[in-house]
Amino acid sequence: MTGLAIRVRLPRPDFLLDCDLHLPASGITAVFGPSGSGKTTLLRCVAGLERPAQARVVLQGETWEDSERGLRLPTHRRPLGYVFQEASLFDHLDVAGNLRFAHRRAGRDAAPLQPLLELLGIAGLQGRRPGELSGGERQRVAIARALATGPRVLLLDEPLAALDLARRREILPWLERLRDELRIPMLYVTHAGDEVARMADHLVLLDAGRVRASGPLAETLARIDLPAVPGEEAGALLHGAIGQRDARWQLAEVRFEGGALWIADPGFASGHPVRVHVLARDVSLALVPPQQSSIQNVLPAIVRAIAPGGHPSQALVQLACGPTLLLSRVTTRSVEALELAPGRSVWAQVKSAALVA
Ligand SMILES: Nc1ncnc2c1ncn2[C@@H]1O[C@H](COP(=O)(O)OP(=O)(O)OP(=O)(O)O)[C@@H](O)[C@H]1O
Repeated sequence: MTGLAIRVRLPRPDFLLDCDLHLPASGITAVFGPSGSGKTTLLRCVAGLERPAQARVVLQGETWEDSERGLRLPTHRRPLGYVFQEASLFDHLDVAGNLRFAHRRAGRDAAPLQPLLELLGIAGLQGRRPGELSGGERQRVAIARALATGPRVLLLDEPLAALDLARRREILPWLERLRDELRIPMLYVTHAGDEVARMADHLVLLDAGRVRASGPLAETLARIDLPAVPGEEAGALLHGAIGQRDARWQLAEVRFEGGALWIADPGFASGHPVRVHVLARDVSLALVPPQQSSIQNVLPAIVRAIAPGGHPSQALVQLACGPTLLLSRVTTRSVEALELAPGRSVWAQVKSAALVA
């Protein structure tokens, strides 16, 4: 079996953490949910820091824990890296010393340090002590230290939460690089919807210890049977690549499976992968292609499902543009007037689409 399988039942004062997850073998799985929903506890179970009566943790066919068979690897025998909100580096050691410490402890599993220093852009900081680093630099060193042990899973518990916006923006590209270059599962707990939209490949939604959803990011965000991700407006995420440019109007085409959209030119080369966020309220529907409209992006689509949209006057419509899903928020009056129902062909007019950055 590939990937990371986690089955755990662990009572907590207010609820039972009850998860049965099968996560991809690589890429970022964002673990999202309200405060106290069990996100940290779930990561601690993977790390072997909790003792659930019932648990099964299997990484790429290798069993780390199986309560039915009485098998349980202690934390230090689980090849994983753990990064917390606050980087807990040794203050008396410089960056190189901190990394060497982790490296030595890992023994034969250790990852070579030089590529890690380059991967995280910290080669020039090796002689500095943690007190001489910015918050963002400290977190990059903490991540490098976690990776120096040669982990086969990386657990990140709100690694950017203690940083201000500028520092967060500085570190996100490094995390994206790790996601693209390391072929290991990364479990990433966050409260920040923008981090999920930008980096995650897979999304787990936890609520009071239960898994409300677990699936590929775009597919899960476009589900209308779930409440919108807390704090976020309903919208769809498109994975695409830059196509042609219109230099005169400073526009760039984003091609995705099932269609294309024009967005403000972000300056990326053709073929550059991008993610685009399209809010449900920015998508209106028509039965014929609109003529003489200011809206540039009009996509043929098929209605897949319709759900209540929060207020009784509103509905949320899930649309398929080929294999890509979009959401549209319309009035219930429009649902009736346009006879919207699953299978109906429509034209989706996308008023605004924003690059996720
Ligand atoms: N060691 C413990 N013993 C008993 N209960 C605990 C323990 N650790 C956490 N809890 C409780 O378990 C629940 C889940 O906590 P957890 O830290 O996993 O949530 P979380 O989703 O990570 O929250 P946050 O987003 O606020 O960090 C909370 O109600 C918490 O008070």
